[in-house]
Amino acid sequence: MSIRDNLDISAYLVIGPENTKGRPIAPILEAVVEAGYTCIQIRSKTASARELIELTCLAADIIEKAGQSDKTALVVNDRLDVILAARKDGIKVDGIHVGQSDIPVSVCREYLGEESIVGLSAQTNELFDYIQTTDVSQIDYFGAGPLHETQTKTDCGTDLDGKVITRSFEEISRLADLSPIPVVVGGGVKRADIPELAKTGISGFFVISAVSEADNPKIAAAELIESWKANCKK
Ligand SMILES: Cc1ncc(COP(=O)(O)OP(=O)(O)O)c(N)n1
Ligand SMILES: Cc1ncsc1CCOP(=O)(O)O
Ligand SMILES: [Mg+2]
Repeated sequence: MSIRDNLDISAYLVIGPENTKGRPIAPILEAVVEAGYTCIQIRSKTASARELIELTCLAADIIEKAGQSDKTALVVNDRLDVILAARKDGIKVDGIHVGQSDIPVSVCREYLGEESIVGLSAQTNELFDYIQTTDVSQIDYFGAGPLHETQTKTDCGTDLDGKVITRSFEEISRLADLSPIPVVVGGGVKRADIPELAKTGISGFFVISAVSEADNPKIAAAELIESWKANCKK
C-alpha cells in the first residue's frame, strides 16, 4: 500500500528557498509536519538540481524522523529529473506536481510508477469544461485557483488575454461538485479564507506565503490546519 492509495491533500504546503524571507527551511518543515500537514511540495524556480535534491532529502528526513512517512506525502514541483535522482539516492519521494506547460502527466506516470502521486494544475481557460472533460486516469488531483491574486506567483490564473482570473467561493464549490477527482485550491489563501474555503467541499487548501512568510510559521501553520478541520464539510 502506497501513500497514493490513501491520498490526503487537505493541508498542503508548497515551499522553496525563495519563499522564506531568508530563513532556513528546516524549522518551517518541522512545524508543518508536526502540525499534521498531509502534503509538502518542494518548489523552486531558482534552486539548482543539486539544491533541489538536497532540499527534497531534507524534507524526507524531517518527515521520517517525525514518524509521518505514511501520512505526509512529499512531492516535487515540475522536476521529474530531481525526483528520479533523489530516489536513486534512496530518498522517499512520493510524487510530482505539474502544470499545463510542464512535462506531460503520461511521462510522469511512466517514469514514477503506479505508486506515485501525480498532481496537475487545472487550466484557467474554460476551467469548468476542462475539469469535466480531461482524462484523469493518470492523475490524482487537480490544483486550482487562485482565490486571490498573489505576489508569490503573479501569473497564476492568467487567462488567454493575460488577465488574472480569481475564483469565488461559489465557483470553487462548483469545482468540487463537478470534478471527478479531488481538488486542492491555493493562490493568495490566508487564514481568514479558510472557514469559507473548507465549506466549499474541496479536498484541501494549499499555501506558500501564509506559512513560509509568516512572522511565526509554526503558529501560522497550526492555525490554518485547525481552522480547516473545524470548518471542513467532509
Ligand atoms: C498544488 C498546486 N497547484 C498548482 C500549482 C501550480 O503549478 P504550475 O501551474 O505548474 O505552476 P508552478 O508551480 O510550476 O509555477 C502548484 N505548484 N501546486
Ligand atoms: C504555486 C502556486 N500555484 C498557484 S498559486 C501558487 C502560489 C501560492 O502562493 P501563496 O499561497 O503565497 O499565494
Ligand atoms: Mg509547474
